[in-house]
Parts: sequence; C-alpha cells; structure tokens
Amino acid sequence: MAGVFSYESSEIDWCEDNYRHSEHVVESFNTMSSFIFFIISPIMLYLLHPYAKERNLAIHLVWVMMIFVGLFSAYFHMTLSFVGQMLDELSILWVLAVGYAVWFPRRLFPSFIKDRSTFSKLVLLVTVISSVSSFVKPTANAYALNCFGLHLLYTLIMEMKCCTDQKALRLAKLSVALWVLAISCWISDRFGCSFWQRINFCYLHGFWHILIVIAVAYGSTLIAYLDIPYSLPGLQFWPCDKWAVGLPHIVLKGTPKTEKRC
Ligand SMILES: CCCCCCCC/C=C\CCCCCCCC(=O)N[C@@H](CO)[C@H](O)/C=C/CCCCCCCCCCCCC
Ligand SMILES: [Ca+2]
Ligand SMILES: [Zn+2]
Repeated sequence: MAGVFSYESSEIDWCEDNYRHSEHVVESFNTMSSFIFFIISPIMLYLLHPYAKERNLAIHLVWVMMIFVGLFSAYFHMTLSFVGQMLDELSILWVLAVGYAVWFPRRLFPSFIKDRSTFSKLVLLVTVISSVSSFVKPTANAYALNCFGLHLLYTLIMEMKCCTDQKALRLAKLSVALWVLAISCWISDRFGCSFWQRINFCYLHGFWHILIVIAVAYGSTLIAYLDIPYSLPGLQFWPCDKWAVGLPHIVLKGTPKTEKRC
C-alpha cells in the first residue's frame, strides 16, 4: 500500500531529467510550472465574478478546482508517485465534469434530456464511472482526458460556426491557437523526448502547464461572453487593455436581455 505513495511508483516519467536540481523533487521545472495554476486561478475567480453573480455562483467551482489541479500536478511531478498521477488525472476529470455541467450548450443536450439538472446528473454518473475505470489502465487516462479536450474543442467550433461577433471570433481563435500550442508541447514531450534530450531542452511538459491554463482562461471567458444575457458586453484584457495582452474578461454593459450572444 505504501508503495503507491513512493517516489517514481507511477509508470509515467516525463522528459525532464529526474532529480536534476534537488534530491527531494523528481522534476523541478514541471513542479514549479504547476504553480501557474495558483496565480491564474484566483485572478480568473476575480475576473469572472460579475458574470458568475449574474448567472450562477457554481461557475466559480471550475476555477476553484483548477487550484487543486495545480496542487496535485505539483505533487505528481515532485514525486512521480502513482497516487500523485491519479490525483492529477482525477482532478482534471472532475474539473471537466463541472465545466460540462455548468456550460455545455442546452441545444446540444441528447434529445432524451430536458433540462440542465438532468444533464448534470448524467455528467455526474459518467464521471463516477470514469473515475472508477481510471484505475483499470492508468497509463491510458491522459489520452482519454485529451479526448474530452478534443470534444470540447469540437463543441466550441460548432458553436462559433454561426457566430458573427468579431470579438467572440477573435477570442475563439486565440483559445484554439493556445490549445494547439499546448497539446503540441504535451505530445512532443511524450513522444519526441530523445530529440529534446539531444538538444538538452526537456522543458516542454512545463510549457504545456503554462499554455493550457491560459487556454482554459481564454476559453472560459469566451463561454462566459457567449452566455451572458446582456446586449453590449465589453471584452477587455487584464492588466493592460491597451495592448490587448493578459487575461481576457467581460465587462457587463447595456441592458439585460434573454437571448444569447451567438
Ligand atoms: C463546455 C465545457 C466547458 C469546460 C470548461 C473547461 C474546464 C477546464 C478543463 C480542463 C483543465 C485542464 C487542466 C490541465 C492539466 C494540467 C496537469 C497536467 O499536466 N497533467 C498531466 C500530467 O502531469 C496529464 O498528463 C495531462 C493530461 C491531459 C489533460 C487534458 C485536459 C483537457 C484540456 C481541455 C482544455 C480545453 C481548453 C479550451 C480552449 C478552447
Ligand atoms: Ca523525468
Ligand atoms: Zn504535468
């Protein structure tokens, strides 16, 4: 039993050299880069607060849980233990589940589902079953999670197809570009390690952590922008709107309306 907590008990080992900077931390850069979750998540909780107050405070769960994703990710890379791997992967699965439950477009619900509460119960059931099955073949979990990521992307592209709002389209393109860059780093670290070791640059998994958290920040603001029932929501960048760099957020302006943006 103690074996599952022990260092390097996970079957996964990322490209970064082990114990390069400390005898207590297996992968230093991957561990340090997980701290980006602790920086971005509170900022996103703050930036999304006006929208969550308007819609549903449960929306905050996504970014609260992202703090735990960062915590478990840091623990996993620090130890490369089996428990660390499972905590890292299960926390991602549950944050995806909350995202689907609160944001998945109503018109894409399966036909036998009438309301969001029934849909959320279905998501809960699928997540519990997936959590149990994740112990059957732990090495396959990360690929299964990326499939959920792909489905999310497909849903987003379908939603944007009939959208003419230029601000929303720009944000969607940026989110997808960040996701493509992030997943390229993840795949390259997984399958191209010998090349990266030859040129002594084994940090791509750490870059994945940074890029994916920013992609989720852009993606969740886009969903909020499309979802908010206001006639003229503004889209600004924090901390500097003039340069259009930083984290995007919506500014509630205009009159409340019932219809969606796109
Ligand atoms: C309509 C639904 C809305 C859903 C909202 C989105 C909720 C956030 C979802 C995922 C959070 C991503 C967390 C990143 C994990 C970092 C930890 C990590 O690196 N773990 C690895 C091991 O260290 C592990 O191998 C990673 C496995 C792959 C995880 C794939 C997650 C899917 C990400 C989907 C992101 C969509 C971005 C949207 C932009 C268009
Ligand atoms: Ca390693
Ligand atoms: Zn990681």
